[in-house]
Parts: sequence; C-alpha cells; structure tokens
Amino acid sequence: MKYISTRGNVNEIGFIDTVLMGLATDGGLLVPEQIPHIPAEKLQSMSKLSYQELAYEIISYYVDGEIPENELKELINKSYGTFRHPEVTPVQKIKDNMYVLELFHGPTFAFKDVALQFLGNLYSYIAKKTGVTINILGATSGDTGASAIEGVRGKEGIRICILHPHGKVSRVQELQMTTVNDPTVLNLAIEGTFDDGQRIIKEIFADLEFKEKYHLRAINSINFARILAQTVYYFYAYFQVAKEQDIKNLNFSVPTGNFGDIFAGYLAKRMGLPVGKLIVATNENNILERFIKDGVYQPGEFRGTYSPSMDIQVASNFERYLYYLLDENPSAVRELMDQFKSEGKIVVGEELLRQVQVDFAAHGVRNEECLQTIKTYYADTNYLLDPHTSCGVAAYEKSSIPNEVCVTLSTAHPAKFNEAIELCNIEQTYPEQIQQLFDKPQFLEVVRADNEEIARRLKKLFSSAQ
Ligand SMILES: Cc1ncc(COP(=O)(O)O)c(C=O)c1O
Ligand SMILES: N[C@@H](CCOP(=O)(O)O)C(=O)O
Repeated sequence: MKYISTRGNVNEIGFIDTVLMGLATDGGLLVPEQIPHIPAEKLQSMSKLSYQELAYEIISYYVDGEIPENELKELINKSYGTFRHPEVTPVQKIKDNMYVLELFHGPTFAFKDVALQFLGNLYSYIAKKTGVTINILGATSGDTGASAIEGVRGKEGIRICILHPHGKVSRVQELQMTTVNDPTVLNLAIEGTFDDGQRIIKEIFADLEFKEKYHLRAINSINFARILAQTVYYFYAYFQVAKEQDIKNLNFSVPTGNFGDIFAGYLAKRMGLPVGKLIVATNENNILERFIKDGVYQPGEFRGTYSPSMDIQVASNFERYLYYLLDENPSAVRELMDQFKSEGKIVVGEELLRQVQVDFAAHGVRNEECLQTIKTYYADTNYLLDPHTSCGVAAYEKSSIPNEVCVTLSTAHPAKFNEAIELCNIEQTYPEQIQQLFDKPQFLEVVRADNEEIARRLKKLFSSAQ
C-alpha cells in the first residue's frame, strides 16, 4: 500500500512514512493510493471478531506488512487495554431504529482516545524501531489535546506541544490537558479560536526546514493513522446492530467539526461496508451543513456554542473528501484549495453537488435545540447525551430517515461538558478520574496567536534534553 498527497506533489510513500510526515509536504493530505475493497464474504467472517481482532484486520490492509503481525497485534491490544468497557466501543439501543455508538470509554472520555491511544503507541514503536525523534505539535478545540497528551505521556523519546483556544474549552477539558506536570508536555493557550491554532500549526508544518530540523509530527486528523483507527468502529457498530436486527444499509449520524470522524465513515463505505446516509451534524458553526445543502464552502462568523469541540470553521479533512469527489484528481483539488486561499470560498457545480447529497445529509443544530434534545432524551429514555452527541441525535431526528435504522456516534461523556448539562437542570456525578482533576495545579502558558511566538516556544521545548 502506497500513500500519495491530495495535491499530487509527494512521491509515493509507505505507511510508517505517512504517519511520520503527517501533513503532506506539498500542503495537502495523505491518502492511500487505492482504497482496499473488502468482499462481502470477508465482511461476513469479520462480523464475529472482538474489537481488537477487527482493528487488526482493518488496520493491516493499510499497514501492509510494514509492522510484523505479532507486533501490530500487541500494539492494538495495548491501545485498547486502557478502555473501561470490554467491548471498547459498545453500541446501545436507545429506542426503535435508534442506536448510539459509545466512543467515550477511553482514558479521557472522548472518541479521540480510540485513535490516539493507538497513535501514541505507534509513535513509541516507531521511535524505538527506527530511532527517529518524535516531537508532536497539535491543535485542539478541547478533546484531541487531552487525548494526545494521555496517549504519549511518559513514553520515552516523545515530546508534545498542544495549542488550545484560551477560555473556549470546557473546564474539564482544560483541566485534563493542563494538570499534567511533565517537562515533555507544553500547553499553550492561544488568544484566538481553534481555527487560529489549526492554521498556525499547518503553517509551521509547511516550513519544511523547521519541520525537519525539529522533527515535527502531527497528532491531529491530518495524520492518516487517526482516520484509519476511527474507521474500525463503523465496522464494529454495523456488525453489532446486524446481530440485533435485519439491516441492509446502516445510516450514521456524526457530530462533525474537522470532518475527520465522518470521513472515517466515508472511507469505511468505500471499503465495502454497507453504509447508507452519513449525516453531518454540526452546531451553529455550520460551514459543512451549508456546503452540503448549497455547494458553497465558505467560513461564517465564529460562534461559541454548548458543543465547544465542534466550534470549527475550516474543516481539515474536507480536502480528503474533495479529492474523492473530484475523481481522485490532484490538480483539480489544488485548484480548488488555491481558490479557497485566494477567494475564501469553494463553490461546486450542480452535478458535484448532487453527488455530495448522495453521500451526505446535514443539519446544523442551534444552541437551544442542542439543550432541548438533551432534556427530551433524558426525560424519555433516561439516557444522558453530551452536547456533541446531542447534535448528532438532533440531526438524525431532523433528517429524512427517522424511520430507518441509524447509529449516532456518541463522541464524548457528558461529564466533560457539565456547563451544558447544568443548563438542562440535570445533575450528574463525575467519574472519579474527572473528579480528582479539580484538586490539581495547572500548567499552561497564555500566548498570542502568532506563528513566531509559538515557533520560539517550540524551539525551546524541542531543543531541551529529555
Ligand atoms: C466531542 C467531539 N465530538 C465531535 C467532534 C467532531 O469530530 P471531527 O472533528 O472529527 O469532525 C469533536 C472534535 O473533533 C469532538 O471533540
Ligand atoms: N474537536 C477536535 C478538533 C481537532 O480535531 P482533530 O480530529 O483534527 O484532532 C478537538 O477536540 O481538539
């Protein structure tokens, strides 16, 4: 299996080089040259596997022998051994035709752990095997940061710097990231939004001399390994629901911000999983909803919402989807991305828009609708949704398929977002792992959203001895 850039200017590379490169050196995103197709009989045989066994099967298509079988299995088992649920990502039936896929049983109570426990172990494995230095630079709207730190902390030869938008993450998210007292971990709270952080890290990665000199690696979903590990749970959910009821195609509603999680579902579909509609559930930052409805991709005004992790305007993985929408034509992608840079928007014609609407449905959930959905589900089913999952459920309810079977991805535990839960007049008890954070000192530096300022701090962190 070889990997190429969506913009076409990177020579084919293998899996491990793809993980290490993160953002493609031509500014694009790395994708497999050819998506493997899993035949129906093989899918049938996969349906009885445990989560770990299934992860091994799916991930091996992409690793393609670069990691020996026993070592890859060990990596996977170690990554999911930290989850609190034996099924790793269990599926719960909430009501007729409606399931949630609980992705929050990992160490930091968000879906990011599914991929970042794996990526943390993978980086550690690569560092040991090849001796390369792993200096991680990432941006977060709240969940990726904590999960990435948890995935790599204490691992020899790895240092990490995370940018988060100061004052725009939940209290628990901030504590999870900033109570880690470790000289290899640097939390920078930037005066700006997540989009500022994501833009800065992409610009720093684009300085190839700096990237190489300081061995910068990515943990955001620009790294293909993130998408790959997230693909597994779509398969797992399909097989669990198929055990309960007869389904042909299964729909998924996905709380969406950076378009990584839903792109993993799109990839699963292209691999042969019988996926029906993929519902893009956004909050009031609804650039993706507008694109799917009108074919215009143009950032709007930033809104602070009850689902802060999805307060994102420019969705990183949108470029990966564009690549497939444009028939895997890198020059067409380059042209549109250049247009986005110069004009601030991308517009697709009617024919492409029809294809987009075959692949996706979309709904942008208003703040009040998000809270109301939490209240209604709690009252009717006694199930407490976190505000991101609530957007997913609300989008499913609004979609044209309320009578078809749908799985909503439950991307976080409600304890991470008590600000919203309190507004619903619901009292919750924090899990012990979260409760104990409130007594710890915090370690963070507030900085301007400025490339040079951040590069200066990176140099200091990444030049220090471990
Ligand atoms: C809790 C939660 N839900 C949903 C999302 C959106 O996922 P994605 O950015 O992959 O679209 C995020 C952040 O990415 C998140 O942290
Ligand atoms: N919601 C994310 C934003 C970053 O997304 P990623 O999937 O690209 O890491 C977060 O919680 O940080």
